[in-house]
Amino acid sequence: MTKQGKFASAGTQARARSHSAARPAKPPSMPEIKQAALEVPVLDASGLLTGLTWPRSDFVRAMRAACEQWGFFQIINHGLPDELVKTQFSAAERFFNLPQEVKRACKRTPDNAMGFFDDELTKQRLDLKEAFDYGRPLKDAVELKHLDGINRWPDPSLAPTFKTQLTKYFSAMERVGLRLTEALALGLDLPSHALHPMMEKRHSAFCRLNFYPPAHNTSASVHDSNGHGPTAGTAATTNSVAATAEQDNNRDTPHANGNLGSDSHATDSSGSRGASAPGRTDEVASSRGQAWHEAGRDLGISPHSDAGFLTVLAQGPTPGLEVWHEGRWHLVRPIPGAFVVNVGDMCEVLTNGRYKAVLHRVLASGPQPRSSVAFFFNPSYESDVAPLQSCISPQHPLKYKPVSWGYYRTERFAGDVSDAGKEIQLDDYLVQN
Ligand SMILES: O=C(O)CCC(=O)C(=O)O
Ligand SMILES: [Fe+2]
Repeated sequence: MTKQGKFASAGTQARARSHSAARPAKPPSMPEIKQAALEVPVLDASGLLTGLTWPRSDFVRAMRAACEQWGFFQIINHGLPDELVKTQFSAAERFFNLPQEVKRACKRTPDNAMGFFDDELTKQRLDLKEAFDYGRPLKDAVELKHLDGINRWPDPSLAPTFKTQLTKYFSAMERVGLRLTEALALGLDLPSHALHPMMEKRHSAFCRLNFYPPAHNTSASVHDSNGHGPTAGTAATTNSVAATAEQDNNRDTPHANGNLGSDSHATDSSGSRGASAPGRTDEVASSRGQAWHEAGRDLGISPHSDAGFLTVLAQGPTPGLEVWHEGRWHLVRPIPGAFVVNVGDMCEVLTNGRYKAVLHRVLASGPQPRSSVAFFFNPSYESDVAPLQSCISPQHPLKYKPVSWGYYRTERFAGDVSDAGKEIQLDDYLVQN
């Protein structure tokens, strides 16, 4: 059996176990088995936060297989209290419902990446979303000068618990990110702490709240009181997103370099940017969403890979996230309480392409708003990320030149805020270039 084959079968076994753990009541029917085979792997991460020692070898193996085959997986039973995630979504909902001028008062700028924004470009195309970025609580003057700038918070008299809640979530996610990194190291046959120098104390993680407005103005009362999104119409939304995904599978096929074919330069950053009058998010964002849709934009985020190391994402109940795998888009099914984890560009470089930073996108064409919270677990800015010796062999020759993470992040952010031509990407670091 090849090495690849061995990992694959270990992953499949662990996956099968985790699926049966998630649905103990009845054996899977044929359609469920077919569905499971087609979807992003779901891994049982029991003990991730509470276990005293690694390895939980079945999880480590399943994670390795998922990183090699999909670059994406979901974790369930990870041990992070559900309440913490729910409170984060409620805080996000309250923030996005603030008047536009309150949000704009903490808007990010080209020299400071932290804060609110509604004008992100992904692959030179305007994303149909609002977002808020924040980083680790700053401890001293040196860190105040970090490359991503400093945190900006909304007026505390208008959002009294926002900073406290978000900081609490961030600390919890640092632990999740580090434990996943330890599992990843073990999966590469390294000691569990091998990646700590670049990922532990001086990591440059940041967290992003995403809000995707509904396509049509039907959002009047779609949020439930815990801020966890729609209380009605989710099934309809699921169907409409799934249908869109199906239609789209024959369209918008990404090129190997990660850009959309004919759409890759479809940038119109003026249309709706900065045009909205102050008001409540559900009204303003919904009408803006409608304008975007009428202009033919139905992507919350264009196809991209994440620049950093690992992303750990909580998605609300409205579907929309899709992953490019084996020639088509696959919807990442929202599972209550699960985190979606994906490999970023720096992890792909570290593993010499063995783990894939795959393209993903967000459809925003349904009648329901969508929310998600992404934790981007990134290396220290001074890291030069280079392929591990153990990932280089005659069968897998050196693929990437070393990447200075600080430089890569700075360039990627510059491309997020203005269209200066093609964004920096991994292909620029291919040894054969
Ligand atoms: O909202 C989502 O589900 C995904 C967001 C995402 O891909 C990103 O923020 O990079
Ligand atoms: Fe992403």
